[in-house]
Amino acid sequence: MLRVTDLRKTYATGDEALQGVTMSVEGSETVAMIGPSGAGKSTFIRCVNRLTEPSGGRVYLDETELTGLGDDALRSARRDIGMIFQEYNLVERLTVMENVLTGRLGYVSAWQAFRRSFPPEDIERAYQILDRVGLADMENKRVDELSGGQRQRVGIARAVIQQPKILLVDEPTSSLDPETSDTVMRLLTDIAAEREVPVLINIHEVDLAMEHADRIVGLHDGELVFEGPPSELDQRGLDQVYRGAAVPENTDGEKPRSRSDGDALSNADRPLAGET
Ligand SMILES: Nc1ncnc2c1ncn2[C@@H]1O[C@H](COP(=O)(O)OP(=O)(O)OP(=O)(O)O)[C@@H](O)[C@H]1O
Repeated sequence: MLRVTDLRKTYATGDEALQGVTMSVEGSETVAMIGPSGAGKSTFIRCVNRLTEPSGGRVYLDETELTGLGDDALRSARRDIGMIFQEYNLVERLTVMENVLTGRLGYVSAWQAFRRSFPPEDIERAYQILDRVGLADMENKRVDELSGGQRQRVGIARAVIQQPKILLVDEPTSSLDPETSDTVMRLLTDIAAEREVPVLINIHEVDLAMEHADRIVGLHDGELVFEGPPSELDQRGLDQVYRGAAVPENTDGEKPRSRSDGDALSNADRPLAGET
């Protein structure tokens, strides 16, 4: 279980990217974090694993307070956090198998890591996961020969082989076409559910969030302004998230639009119709 209390981040520039966010992700739920550009979504994920140092607040992964850890303990705790990135963050000149096995680097000795020598059970597990993500028989391909969707499958496999306690996913579909995005999201949430790993996903596309997440949290200007199941994210909730608007109760009820409606919700950062 991930538990975050009063998380704050003020950058050296004075930007208050997070202004006291409290939330949790537990069980095997998938939580989608939505919000306009600059709302603080990436900062939140980076503060959780402390790639960015929070200015205040606490982050717990199960019983461990990540915000209280020194360097060595943090390195070890990060083995429990699987990261999946927008730009895949793969090693281009290495093979699919080699990239997946980098997910096990935190578990082998420095010498084994240097020699990229992994125990047979890791290799066996890598084959099984590659099969599960639809990349069976592609283990010897270099990742620079793969499509975007295939690369993201490698990214998923690399995170899953860590046997993490949580998956943190930052804009997994931004570089993918709509159909591949949908497939990748389904794969990600299915695998996480099978393995009973909770997932926190930053995502721009509201329609994908609504289709695949169990719960949605909305950030606006570094504050959590919406939290609820997809069925509760109506136009009023979208206005709160994307415009920071306090909308009167009686204006809700309009159904959020989907990709197929033309003015796609994946462009929800843009002002909504009628807004100047
Ligand atoms: N390294 C940094 N130094 C200074 N300010 C930063 C830094 N990274 C982000 N910010 C600022 O913090 C705020 C939140 O940015 P962040 O990237 O977390 O938002 P986001 O919701 O992930 O946006 P996007 O969807 O465009 O990725 C923005 O005002 C941004 O300009």
